[in-house]
Amino acid sequence: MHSFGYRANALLTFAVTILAFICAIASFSDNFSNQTPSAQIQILSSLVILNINWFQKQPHGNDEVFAFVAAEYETSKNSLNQVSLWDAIIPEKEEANFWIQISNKYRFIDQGHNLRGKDFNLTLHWHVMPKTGKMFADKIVMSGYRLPNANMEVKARAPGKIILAGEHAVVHGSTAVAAAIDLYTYVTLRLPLHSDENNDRLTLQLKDLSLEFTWSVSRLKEGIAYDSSNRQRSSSPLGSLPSSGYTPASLGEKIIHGKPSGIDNTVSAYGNMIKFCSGEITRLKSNMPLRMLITNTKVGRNTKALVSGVSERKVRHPEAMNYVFNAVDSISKEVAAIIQTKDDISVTEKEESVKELMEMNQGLLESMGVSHSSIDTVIQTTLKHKLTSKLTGAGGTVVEKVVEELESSGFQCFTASIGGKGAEICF
Ligand SMILES: C[C@@](O)(CCO)CC(=O)[O-]
Repeated sequence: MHSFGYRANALLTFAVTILAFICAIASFSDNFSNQTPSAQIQILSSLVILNINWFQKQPHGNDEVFAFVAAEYETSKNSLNQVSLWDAIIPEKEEANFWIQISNKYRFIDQGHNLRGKDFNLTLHWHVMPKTGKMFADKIVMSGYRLPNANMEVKARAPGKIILAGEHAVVHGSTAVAAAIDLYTYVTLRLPLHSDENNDRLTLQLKDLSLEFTWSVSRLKEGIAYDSSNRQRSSSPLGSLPSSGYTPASLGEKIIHGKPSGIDNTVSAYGNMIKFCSGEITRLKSNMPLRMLITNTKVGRNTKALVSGVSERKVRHPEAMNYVFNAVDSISKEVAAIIQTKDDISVTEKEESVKELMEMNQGLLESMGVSHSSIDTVIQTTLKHKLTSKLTGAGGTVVEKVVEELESSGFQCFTASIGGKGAEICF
C-alpha cells in the first residue's frame, strides 16, 4: 500500500504534466492565430486621429493585447527614433474589435528638434501577450507624414464695438443698443511645434499697446467646457461665426469684466448693430447713415471694478437704481426704434432725438457712478460746436475742428463706420 505522501506526489506530477501539455497545445495554437488589423491615421494640425478598423482577438481568449502608435523617423545619429502618441491595453476578447477616433494621448514632443520639416511614419504596433505561449509582435507602418518647417500660424481679427445706449444698466437686465465698428484688432496665433515652448501658457501680445497677457491653457479649456455647457443659446441670428468662436470671446469677457451682460463679446463676434436685453439679441437695420467720432480720453478704467461698483450701488439703493435702469431701458428702446424707423422723418430730426437720448443716458451713467471728469471735457468741447448730435453722423470741417480741439486736450480721436462684420478667422 502506497503512503499518503507517495500518492500526493503522483497526483501532483500528473496534474503538472497535464497542465504543461495543455500549455504546449495553447502555445502551438498561437501559430495559427491570424491578427491582421488594418489602420488609418490622419493628422489634422497637430492632432492625430487614429482609426483602427479591425482588431480581432483569437477565440482561445487568454491573451492581452498591447497596442501603441508611434511617430517614427530616422536621423543621422539613430536609425529609429520613436515618439509615442497613443497606447491601449485590450484586455478582453469583447473589446478587441474597436473603432476609435481620438486625438493623441501623449504630447507630440520632438526632444531632439529633428522633426521640423521632416518626413515621418506613423506606426501602429501591437503585442499579443498570452498568459501561456509565444508573444506576438507586429506593426503596420503608415508613411507620408510631414510636419511643417515653421510654427503654425492662425490669423484672426475682431472689430471693436460701440454702445449707443444702455451700458452698465444692461448688466441688470435693461435694453442696450450696440454696434461693431470698422476698427479691428488683429491677432496672429503661433502654435509652437515643440511643446517645451511655454507648454501650458497662452500669451497674448498687444504690440501697439505694449501689453502682454498670459493664461494657463488648461484653465482656459476648463472655462470653455463650462461656458459651452452653460450657454443658453448655441447659435445667433446675426452671423456665421461658429459657436466655437463665440465661446472663447465670452470667456475672455468674463475674465475682464467679472459679471458681463454678454453684449460686448456678442457684438464683437457677430458684428452688425444690435438691440440686446438679458441675452436676447435683435439685429437692427439702420435707416439712417451712421458714422461715429470716437474719442479716447486715455483715462485707464477698470471695467470689472466699475461693473461691481454699480451692483454695490444697487444693493445700497435698490429702488432708486431700478428707476435708473428702467429709464435706461426706455432710452435704448427709443434709440433702437429711431435708428430703424422708416417714417418720413428727416435725418436731422432723427439725429436731434438720438442726441437728446444720449445726453439723458449720459446723465444716468453719472448717477450710476461710472462717468469721469474727462468725459465732461469731451462733452463741453463738442457742445461748444453744437455738435453733440452730429457726432453720430456728421463729417466735414466742423468735425475736424472738434477733433483738433479734443486732440489738443490730449485725447485721441477716431472716426468709424458702424454695424460692420464680426470676428473672422483667416489662415
Ligand atoms: C459696462 C458694460 O455694460 C459694457 C462695457 O463695454 C459691461 C457689460 O455689459 O458686460
